[in-house]
Amino acid sequence: MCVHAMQVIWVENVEVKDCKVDDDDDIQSGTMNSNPAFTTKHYVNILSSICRRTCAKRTFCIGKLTVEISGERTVMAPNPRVSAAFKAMAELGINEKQVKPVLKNLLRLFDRNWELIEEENYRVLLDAIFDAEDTQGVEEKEEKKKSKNYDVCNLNYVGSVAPFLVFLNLVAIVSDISVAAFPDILCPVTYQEEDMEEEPQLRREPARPSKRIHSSGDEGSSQKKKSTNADPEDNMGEALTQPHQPERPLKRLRKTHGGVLSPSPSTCNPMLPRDITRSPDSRAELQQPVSPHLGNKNKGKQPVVSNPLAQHGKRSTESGIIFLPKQRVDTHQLMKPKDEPFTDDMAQDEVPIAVILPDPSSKENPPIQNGATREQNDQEPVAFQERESTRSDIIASSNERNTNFEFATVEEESSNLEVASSPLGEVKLSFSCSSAVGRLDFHMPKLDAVIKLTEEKYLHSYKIIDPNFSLKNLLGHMCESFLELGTNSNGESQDGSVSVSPNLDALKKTTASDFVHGTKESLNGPVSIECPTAVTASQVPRLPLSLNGVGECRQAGERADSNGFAEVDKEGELEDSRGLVVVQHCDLPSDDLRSYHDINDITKGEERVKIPWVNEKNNECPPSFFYISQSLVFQDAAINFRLSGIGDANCCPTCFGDCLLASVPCVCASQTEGDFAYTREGLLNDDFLEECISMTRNPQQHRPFYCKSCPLERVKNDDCLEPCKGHLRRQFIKECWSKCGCHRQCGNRVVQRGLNWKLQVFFTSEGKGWGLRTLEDLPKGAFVCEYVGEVLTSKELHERNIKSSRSGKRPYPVLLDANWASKADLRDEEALCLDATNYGNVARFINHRCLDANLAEIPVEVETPDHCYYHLAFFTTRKVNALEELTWDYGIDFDDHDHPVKVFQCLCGSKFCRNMKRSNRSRSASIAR
Ligand SMILES: C[S@@+](CC[C@H](N)C(=O)[O-])C[C@H]1O[C@@H](n2cnc3c(N)ncnc32)[C@H](O)[C@@H]1O
Repeated sequence: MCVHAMQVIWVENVEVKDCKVDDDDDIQSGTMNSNPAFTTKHYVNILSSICRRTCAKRTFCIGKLTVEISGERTVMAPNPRVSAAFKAMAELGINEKQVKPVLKNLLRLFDRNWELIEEENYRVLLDAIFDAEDTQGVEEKEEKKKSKNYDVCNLNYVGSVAPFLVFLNLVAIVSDISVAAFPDILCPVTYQEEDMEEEPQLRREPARPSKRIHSSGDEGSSQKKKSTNADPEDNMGEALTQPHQPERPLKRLRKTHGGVLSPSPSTCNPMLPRDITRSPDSRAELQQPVSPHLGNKNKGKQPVVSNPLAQHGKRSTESGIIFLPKQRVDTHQLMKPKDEPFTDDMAQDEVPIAVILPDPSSKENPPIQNGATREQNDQEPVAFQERESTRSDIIASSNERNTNFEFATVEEESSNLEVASSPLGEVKLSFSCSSAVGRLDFHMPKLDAVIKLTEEKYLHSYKIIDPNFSLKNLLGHMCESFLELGTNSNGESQDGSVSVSPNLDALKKTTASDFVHGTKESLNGPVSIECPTAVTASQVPRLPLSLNGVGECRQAGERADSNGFAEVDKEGELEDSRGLVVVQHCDLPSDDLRSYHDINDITKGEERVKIPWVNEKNNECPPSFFYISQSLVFQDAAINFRLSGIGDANCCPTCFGDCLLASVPCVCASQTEGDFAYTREGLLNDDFLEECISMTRNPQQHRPFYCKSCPLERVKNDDCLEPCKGHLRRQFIKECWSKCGCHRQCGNRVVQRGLNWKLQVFFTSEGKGWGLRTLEDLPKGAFVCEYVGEVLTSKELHERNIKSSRSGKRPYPVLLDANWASKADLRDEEALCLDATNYGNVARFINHRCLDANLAEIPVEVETPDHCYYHLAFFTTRKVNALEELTWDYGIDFDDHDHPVKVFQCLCGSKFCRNMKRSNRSRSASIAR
């Protein structure tokens, strides 16, 4: 056996005089071999620091390592016993100030019997200190609880620089930065999983340090040290041979510039205020899992400790790392000490770490930490990444260079940065970190402090040396860029670009009243975040156009929280929404919540696609109505959806798969003269379409049908029946259906499969109220939607009309009269219409356009062959560009004031506008008179 004499090192007053290492048991390849940074020197340092307590010469044998250490006190206090007590406590992180009164008390209590106090390494003294702190801590906490609102969330910092507003919504920001709270712990210390497993037990049974250093096992040749000697000094040697040492005192060692280990005076991180560098709860430190919250969470997960050295680019594998004996050390699993206590002070300073703006470099330079943390890092986009569909959660991934380890401390927590904007140029940044939830020790920091600390991080850690650097400006720039990108985009969400959430929780949480004056009083008072170049509302007209997006009104927002909007977001189902528009205030006509509209999806999930609504013009919300995707019978309509009514002539029972692929068209095509109305691309056959268009545009050419006794006139119950005003005979499409043999995806089933295009309800600028537009280019002959509403009889419609003329609410009826010509004696309950006033689908928003509308309505038979009831489906008459309003010709005779569709002043803008001509006519008539 070859024994090396170790270099003599000084640890404060302790001289390590001799240290012998068994060459055969090279530590690097022995039980501690997994950490290449571990050297004998470290080991000696550990032992030395422990030895200091006893001030005696010691020989330690651990495995085959033999270390001789002798400690001498060179500086003695006047009363060596007092000094020794202070020193012993200092080793445990307890300062003189804390010790003094307690020691005084004890001496008085024990009648100056020092032996009792010194016994078991000052166990009595420690206990007394802990008890004193406990009492004090409880009192303090009670005080703080009284004075603070521990309810997490919804602290909004809202800044305004009119007309450009920036909302910084700090939602329960906090991150688990036990490291930052203990910057004096320079050296990441690794624990085995078993150590973590111990935590619950340790929490339940707070062990005194003197107890915890008791051995529970044997270690190699140290058998002789396993004495039953009650002498604490002897036991110390025994204790040191055990794998589980009281970690805290060890961890408090830090490397000073001179390479000497010394008890940390908490000065290593200039960025952190001194008051957070040490937990006042020394007992907690000793017991490790002081924060049950964190302790539970971290159990077995090996969180990472932030190493301030690493912050400056140094890897923590240099000397200074302290490892506990018998632990496998993995540099890729640098860990923080077991859970550190949280204090209010810490929380205050923790906060900004969670709101650090993302650093794009963090992806390239992944933190060295355990897998769990890395996983989270992967899950969370680094910056401005688009979530699955449209909701963009811009995750503050933490600044990696600075917080390799800090990031790990927020494992399982999410820090989010969300961005929202309105057409008026408002941009809202919302930061959130769920770590705060449920934490009693969390309190909302001052925004100024958050900004200051974040700035410091930028200045120091990111080496931003511009003294004019301002976080507020940075945020302002972010908002500005957001708008710039948003307004310059053509509606396409670009890869890697900022995508916005159409439905931010943050916005929901900020009610309309918050926006009224552009500022919001937060708990910390209003904070103004300047935008370097203010963007005026007029500068952003294109923004909403590029958005699929959505508005927010107070009521809708309030409702949003309870109706699961957020959940929809989380699931990433907002396939279509690319934008967000905030309507600051909406005037809802009704207090019936059921008829309010989800800004992301006016269909409330009734359709295959979501249809958002947006109002870029004013504060109006869409009129209240109930969204239905299928027409419903109001009461008397005689509709027979009887399977028995469908014979073989009305279906294709022998077909299979896709009828459009069959060599011979199936029975269902017979109604369209043996040809299917649809192409294989799912569009309307051009010839068929043109004929339908022609029928609408040139009704006279298609010889309207005039009823002998028109149901519409009949129901008026007048003495004298007015003549029928005429009805168009329309060509029907017959779709395959349930009694057919084909597949649901058969090409002859288009309308019944429902909406498929990205549409948006919007407030028109021409004074037509709400309208419908497409957000994508539509080819000619594309099915857009059908007109859905309550199925009313002609009688019921008449009654409604009478009522509505009294109430002033105009019904939106569409006559289902395409087949009236074929029935000689149509009964009132067979003369049907659809009224979408109270129940309807998105078609109720389609405005009228004279003649050259881009939609044509076509009757479609699906469930019933008698054509009393049918689907009225809208197809594009031409290619329609994205963002074009969708219109159809109501077929109104603007001179017919008796018509069920109430005449309005047409603002369609078409050069063929019939209403305009009429106005001109009346004008010239009046001029002629
Ligand atoms: C079926 S709704 C269309 C949606 C309606 N704009 C809204 O705000 O709910 C029909 C009503 O819209 C208005 N409208 C539709 N087309 C119009 C046009 N070309 N000019 C003026 N108003 C129109 C009329 O008030 C009409 O009664």
